Amino acid sequence: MSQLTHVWVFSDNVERYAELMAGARQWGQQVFAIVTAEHIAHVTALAPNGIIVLDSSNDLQRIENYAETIVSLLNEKGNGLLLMSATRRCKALGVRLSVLLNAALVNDATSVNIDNGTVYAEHRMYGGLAFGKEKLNTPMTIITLAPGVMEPVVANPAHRCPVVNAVRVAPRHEILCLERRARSLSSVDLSKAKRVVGVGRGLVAQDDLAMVRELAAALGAEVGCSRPIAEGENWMERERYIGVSGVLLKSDLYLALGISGQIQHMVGGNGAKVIVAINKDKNAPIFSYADYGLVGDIYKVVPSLIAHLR
Ligand SMILES: Cc1cc2nc3c(=O)[nH]c(=O)nc-3n(C[C@H](O)[C@H](O)[C@H](O)COP(=O)(O)OP(=O)(O)OC[C@H]3O[C@@H](n4cnc5c(N)ncnc54)[C@H](O)[C@@H]3O)c2cc1C
Repeated sequence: MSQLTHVWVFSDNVERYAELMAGARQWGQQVFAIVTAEHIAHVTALAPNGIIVLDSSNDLQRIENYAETIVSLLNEKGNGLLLMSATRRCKALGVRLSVLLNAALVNDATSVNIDNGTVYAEHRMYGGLAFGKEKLNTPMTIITLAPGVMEPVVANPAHRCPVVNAVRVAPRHEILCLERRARSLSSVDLSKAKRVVGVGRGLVAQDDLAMVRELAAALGAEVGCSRPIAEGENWMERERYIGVSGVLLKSDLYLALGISGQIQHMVGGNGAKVIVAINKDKNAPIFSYADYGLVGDIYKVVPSLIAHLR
């Protein structure tokens, strides 16, 4: 049997439901989406067999608090797979659910396979140096799916399906959000960008990002970076770093500027159809991944490229 009878999907990020639904339809005969009320319309169009609505009337509610409610929902149907997006909050929820349901859990799955009713999942290990394949040996299984693994399903606004409200079960240990502050940073989803210009520690100063942004604008590309630029220097938002612990690209073009090409970065960059690297060190590992490589100083090459593209 290459499909399970029941697959449930849940995400705190509504944008991820389309990818989850693609996987759920492949791996399950009946797909039920668990959603908060504000996501009903969006998720209905992705054509699940049914929608189960969580009580989201309290703004201070964190999704971890839905664990007991979700457990009572899943226990009604018995065995199956709960597929969630690999966001920080879904992973935190997944841990609670795994304990409460005695369910095997794999985080950041890069592929899922059902063989004779048993669920197998692959995920990256050792910072992306290896893949681990896990057999999930419990009747109920939980997987958080890495972004970009599945091609999102196309929405069908005409789809209709039963919508029921979940009976709320009070959490044993409640987490309440005491304050929310808007981010001043722009939010970007590099996994959906067609072209990406990435910059690494070859950049000397934050102000020099201006020339990288100018080049990206000329190419119609989004700007990404290596992890140290986002997490060490804090020159760019964390959403913009590419790699095993960041974004996995699926772009047509990835132009990497002053990036050495360590495996942890290239796990994210490798998904691009064409990789172009500019690095002043001819032995930089990135050249072994690049389709086109240019040994040169980004401070000379980038202004020249901008001038040519204008
Ligand atoms: C568990 C774990 C997870 C990690 N996850 C990630 C991840 O998701 N993403 C990620 O990016 N990293 C990740 N890292 C870090 C990763 O191992 C590397 O340290 C990082 O990617 C290096 O970033 P970099 O290439 O910008 O810097 P460096 O390695 O310092 O490379 C800078 C490059 O710039 C070149 N250069 C310098 N000046 C110029 C110039 N003027 N013109 C042209 N080239 C120039 C140099 O030759 C060099 O190749 C992770 C590490 C660990 C241990």
